[in-house]
Amino acid sequence: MTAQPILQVENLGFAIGDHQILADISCGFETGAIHGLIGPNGSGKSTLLRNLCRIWEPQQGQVLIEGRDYRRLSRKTLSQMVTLVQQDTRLDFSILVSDFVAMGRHPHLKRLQWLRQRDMDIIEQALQVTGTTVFRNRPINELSGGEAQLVSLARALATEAPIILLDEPTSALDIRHKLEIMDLLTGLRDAGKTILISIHDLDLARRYCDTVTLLQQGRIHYHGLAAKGFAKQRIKEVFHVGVEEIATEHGVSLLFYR
Ligand SMILES: Nc1ncnc2c1ncn2[C@@H]1O[C@H](COP(=O)(O)OP(=O)(O)OP(=O)(O)O)[C@@H](O)[C@H]1O
Repeated sequence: MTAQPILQVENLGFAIGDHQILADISCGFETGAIHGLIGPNGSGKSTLLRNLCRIWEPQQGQVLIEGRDYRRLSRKTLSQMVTLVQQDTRLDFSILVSDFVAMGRHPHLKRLQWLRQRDMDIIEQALQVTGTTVFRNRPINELSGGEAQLVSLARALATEAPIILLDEPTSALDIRHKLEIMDLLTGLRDAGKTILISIHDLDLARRYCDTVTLLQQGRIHYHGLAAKGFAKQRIKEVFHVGVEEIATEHGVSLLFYR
């Protein structure tokens, strides 16, 4: 990990109407790591991710990408730098999977420019690594929730953005696909990508994330190394459940109880 975070959040505050959803968010995300974003329902994880890619803009504070305020970057440049895999992958319109994944190349094309051979190779690669090549000629609306999640990840990979934000990308996946996605993210991390993933499965997060940011009612409760973030007392304070750690041959697993 490098000293200068590729993604830095300074005193971020965000409200919708008079509902203050995020307040005093300050944290940095270093390159080449998987950063977990954890917190109870409604704690602000999706809202923060949306603020980090400028779908929504904070009213207070700023977001710096490679040290530059992201408001100073063009939308095109920002889309080349940051991509978001949204939680809800359903679309209001029908589009073929291959065309949907190809949308990931738009930030790299000029207006009305056709896909080049290099773009098509990248799309092919994104379909392959996510195991979604078999769906390429199907309308995305006809896929299951889990299949659509994988296709959304393929679109994100096609952007080649160095920062990948994922909003609960494993929520609709069966356990085998969950592990495959987390292994895929590990490979991307090892290749130098910065990954910020909101995730409810604390056990999976404990196993795969390098750092963790714990949100509670729109504020940061903890931001730092994952091992400390999953301390029993901390989980109890944030989620109001007890937790035990058990050592397995694959590392530490968490066991929850009320
Ligand atoms: N479009 C919106 N309009 C008004 N309030 C919203 C909107 N989106 C989110 N909120 C509110 O912001 C708060 C945080 O929501 P958010 O979806 O960011 O939480 P989350 O941590 O991602 O939750 P979950 O784990 O359930 O997905 C909630 O109180 C929610 O009701």
